[in-house]
Amino acid sequence: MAIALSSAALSGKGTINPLTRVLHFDRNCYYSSTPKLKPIFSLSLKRPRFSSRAAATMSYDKELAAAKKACSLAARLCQKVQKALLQSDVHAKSDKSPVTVADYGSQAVVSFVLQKELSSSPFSLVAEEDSGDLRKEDGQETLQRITKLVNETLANGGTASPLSDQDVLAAIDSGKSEGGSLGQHWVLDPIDGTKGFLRGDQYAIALGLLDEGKVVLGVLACPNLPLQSLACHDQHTIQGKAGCLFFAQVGTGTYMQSLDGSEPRKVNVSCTENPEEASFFESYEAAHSMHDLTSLIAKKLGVKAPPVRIDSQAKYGALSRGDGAIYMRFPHRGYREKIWDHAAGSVVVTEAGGVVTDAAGKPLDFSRGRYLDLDTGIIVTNQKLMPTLLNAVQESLKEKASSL
Ligand SMILES: Nc1ncnc2c1ncn2[C@@H]1O[C@H](COP(=O)(O)O)[C@@H](OP(=O)(O)O)[C@H]1O
Ligand SMILES: [Mg+2]
Ligand SMILES: [Mg+2]
Ligand SMILES: [Mg+2]
Repeated sequence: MAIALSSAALSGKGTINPLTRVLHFDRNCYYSSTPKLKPIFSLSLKRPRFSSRAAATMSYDKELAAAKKACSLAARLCQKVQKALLQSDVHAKSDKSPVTVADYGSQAVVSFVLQKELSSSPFSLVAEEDSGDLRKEDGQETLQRITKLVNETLANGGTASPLSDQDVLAAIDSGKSEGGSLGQHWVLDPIDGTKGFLRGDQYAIALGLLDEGKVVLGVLACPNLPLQSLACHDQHTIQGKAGCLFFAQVGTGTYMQSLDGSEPRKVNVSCTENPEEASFFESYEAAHSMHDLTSLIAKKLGVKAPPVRIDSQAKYGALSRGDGAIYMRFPHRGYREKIWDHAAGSVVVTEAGGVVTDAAGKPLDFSRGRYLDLDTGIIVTNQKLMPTLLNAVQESLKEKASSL
């Protein structure tokens, strides 16, 4: 019901920035879309060794079902908060509290649902938020708001076990894991694209699962992403229903369904080989990625279409269904990418036939803790276009360096 209300709000006149309906883009990662034939097992979970694709791909079904449930519920919570935020007279950017409430609330819901649904397994979560500020004296009112929101969301989702403030703090803080290359770790960005969320634009609830350092499943809930393709549509005028849930499990492909529960359909990245026909996604925020550099690369490639700029890992989702063919992300010097900004998106794209690498062409390594250590930037496209893109990226980086 919360989703229905929120969808109505999104299509209602004047309640939301029209940009919401369409987009901007963001986020990358790597991965081979080839199913892993090497044994998949977890020391911590004593997962049995599998030697066939079928066995390997069957093994995360339970985790995937729990992840989809958790992200769908968290999306309802975020939609409720964004609706209230956009309907209020408060200038979005000057009032940070709604976003804080939604970030924490989403993290608590995902953490709680995963632990409840997978209660027989050890639980490790690497997540963006922690409860430090909520434990301070001036955080008490916010904490109470979050607890209320979390309990309403869980009750609407059929999970009737009211949580106390302390339960909510504990659920948030279970996201303190350091991840790593051993065993299984969930990786969560409870709201990716916070700036987009505040603007009424794109954001995503992004949840991945690492097993032995590899992303083996990913779920992206994108409440404001239109179900219709962004390709060939002016992003500011696209009409129709919004709210997409992308999910991928290693070796089984990527699927998309509506957030309110339509039949999933398999999606694939664009198969274009001609860069002139390709369109590319990048961050809406110039502070998150160097737009001058991506423009140079696009020019070198001969890309004719202007960049599609949207917030969050919704970029990975849109790319996985072929809305555009390329995603480039070049943070400014000194920025360290976090694993939760790319884990879910990377597997969603690679399972749809795409490739995600750093600017040196190396796969992203999610096994080294909370950060990704990578060369310069992240690039994403289909397998045929990748060599051409990589060339253009490396030439452009050299030109940029020599002009400094
Ligand atoms: N200076 C910077 N350079 C690159 N990424 C940054 C950044 N500052 C913040 N980010 C990350 O960019 C993410 C949003 O990406 P995008 O630009 O694709 O929407 C943010 O996620 P959160 O919104 O979860 O904090 C944050 O982790
Ligand atoms: Mg993020
Ligand atoms: Mg976030
Ligand atoms: Mg953040």
